[in-house]
Amino acid sequence: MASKGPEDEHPSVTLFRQYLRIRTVQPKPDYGTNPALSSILLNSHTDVVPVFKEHWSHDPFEAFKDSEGYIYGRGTQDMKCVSIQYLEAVRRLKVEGHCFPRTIHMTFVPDEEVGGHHGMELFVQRPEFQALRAGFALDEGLANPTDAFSVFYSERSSWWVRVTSTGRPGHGSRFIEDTAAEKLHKVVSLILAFREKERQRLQSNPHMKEGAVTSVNLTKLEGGVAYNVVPATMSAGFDFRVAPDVDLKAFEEQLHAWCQAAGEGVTFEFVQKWMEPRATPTDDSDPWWAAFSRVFKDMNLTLEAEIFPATTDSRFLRAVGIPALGFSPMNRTPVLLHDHNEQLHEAVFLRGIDIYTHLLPALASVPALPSDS
Ligand SMILES: CSCC[C@H](NC=O)C(=O)O
Ligand SMILES: [Zn+2]
Ligand SMILES: [Zn+2]
Repeated sequence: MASKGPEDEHPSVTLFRQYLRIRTVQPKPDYGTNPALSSILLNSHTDVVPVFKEHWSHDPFEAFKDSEGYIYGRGTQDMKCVSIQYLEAVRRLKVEGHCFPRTIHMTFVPDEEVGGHHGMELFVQRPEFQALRAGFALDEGLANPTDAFSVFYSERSSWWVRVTSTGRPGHGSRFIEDTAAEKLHKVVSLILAFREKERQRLQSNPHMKEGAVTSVNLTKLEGGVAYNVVPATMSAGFDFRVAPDVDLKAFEEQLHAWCQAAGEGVTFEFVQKWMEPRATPTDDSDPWWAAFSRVFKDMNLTLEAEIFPATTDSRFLRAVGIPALGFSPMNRTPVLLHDHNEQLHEAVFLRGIDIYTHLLPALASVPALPSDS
């Protein structure tokens, strides 16, 4: 009987036939790589952030595709697109019978959206991770609304800070001196003035990207027991994202100074504190960057190298000495991660697979480096 066309073939048969095409013929089977060289790690996280379903035009977990090809869903940008693009690019390269000097590993990790403390932070310390012998990693980036693609070589450090103010309590009808609220207000004003200064610094320089300045937002206010009771304690929570060129020790001193300026009994504690900012080289003398950026030149695509404004699992990889670039191949796409109606056009998604199909051979063929021995 004649073979059926691929469209009505059972997917298991298609998979079997793809496997048959890989030339694993002894004595030189094509599953061989050069295991002496460090590997390429393709990382993605599997968790996504919560949704406010009532603000979505389609069910965020239905993966609805509209008539123009826009796919709606939580994770379309952050970062289920990348997980599937890695798999599809590797599948395509395998079907075409390619093999490269360096091994390619893919990791699909949990917990990134809540800090990676039970995910990548632990994993990089495990013998199973060390056994991967990763020499270079790709992880998530952000969409870019223009024609260009963004790539991230560093990140800002997350500092989540709780400022607690203590003062004199009493009846809500009185002019009480030295209240917790007055002093908290002072700290909040000082920190928001700093925020405004950084905002202006970013706004006044059209060449500057968000990740290059320090941001802060007041994200929590806690305290109070009753409308007519002046509370003895009040607190404010801040989400700082500290730019990688900031002296972290000096910045911590600044936090002390702000609290001190507000008066007696004002202290702070860290809820989240990253102290190891790193940058992956982006000069053409670096072999990983040279291989990565060459692909974009060859494909005639524009690349914009930036500092990631938030945090990703890349920071744990960089901190253990693995150069990592954050890259999610989405140009002409608004940045919608964590937003309502997160979406990605299917053409952009498919183009991303093409890009990885060029990137992976380039990265997995970087010749032996001093760090490989
Ligand atoms: C510092 S842990 C928080 C991690 C989180 N990552 C993605 O959004 C972020 O807020 O950047
Ligand atoms: Zn993410
Ligand atoms: Zn996220």
